[in-house]
Amino acid sequence: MPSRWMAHSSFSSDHFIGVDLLGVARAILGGAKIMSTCKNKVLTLVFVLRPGEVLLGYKKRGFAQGWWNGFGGKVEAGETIEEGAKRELHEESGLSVSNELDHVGVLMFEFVNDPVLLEVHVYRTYSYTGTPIETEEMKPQWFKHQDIPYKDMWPDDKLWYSLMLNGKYFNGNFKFEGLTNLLEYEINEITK
Ligand SMILES: Nc1[nH]c(=O)nc2c1ncn2[C@H]1C[C@H](O)[C@@H](COP(=O)(O)OP(=O)(O)OP(=O)(O)O)O1
Repeated sequence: MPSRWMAHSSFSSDHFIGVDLLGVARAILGGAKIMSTCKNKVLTLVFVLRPGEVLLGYKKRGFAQGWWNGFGGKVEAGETIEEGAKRELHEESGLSVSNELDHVGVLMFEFVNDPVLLEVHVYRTYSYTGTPIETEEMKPQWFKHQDIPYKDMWPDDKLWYSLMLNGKYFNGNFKFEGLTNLLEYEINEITK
């Protein structure tokens, strides 16, 4: 059954660090029906797993071009966050998921001098059909956990991937200056 999670967007950049993201994430992971107020840009990030390995995509164009990441993008009007996650996964990797994705985290990204916050919903799954294919946007490749190329990824990834890979639930706040300078952050593991 599709999840009814919708974007939670009540954060303001004035209260970025210290906002009760922990409570929000607990509510979301607990299945609360939180509706968007459309202040944040809501994005998805999906990790497809097989034992000891994770599928990443090399971003060929657009935002964060040249870096490896999970699959995802903007949630479109009229779809739940999970529906958006599955759609982006399929568009970018060719893989399909019919079961529910495991929603493991919510990450908030603030950029200096940019009023828009990115609200990234992180999912993982071991259950998929199809074979990864290269698309216009991403070139997929399986990585053993110890070989994940953190130097060619978002600077925050090395801080929370181990939680995601180990099936923990977490949330995080990150403040960037540009795309490469991570000024401050907090990450919380949460109990479901
Ligand atoms: N700091 C960060 N660390 C990270 O690991 N992933 C991040 C990130 N900031 C954004 N992302 C992810 C979320 C999402 O999966 C992706 C951005 O999506 P896209 O580049 O696809 O965005 P677009 O605005 O181009 O969306 P679409 O046009 O819908 O594909 O990057």
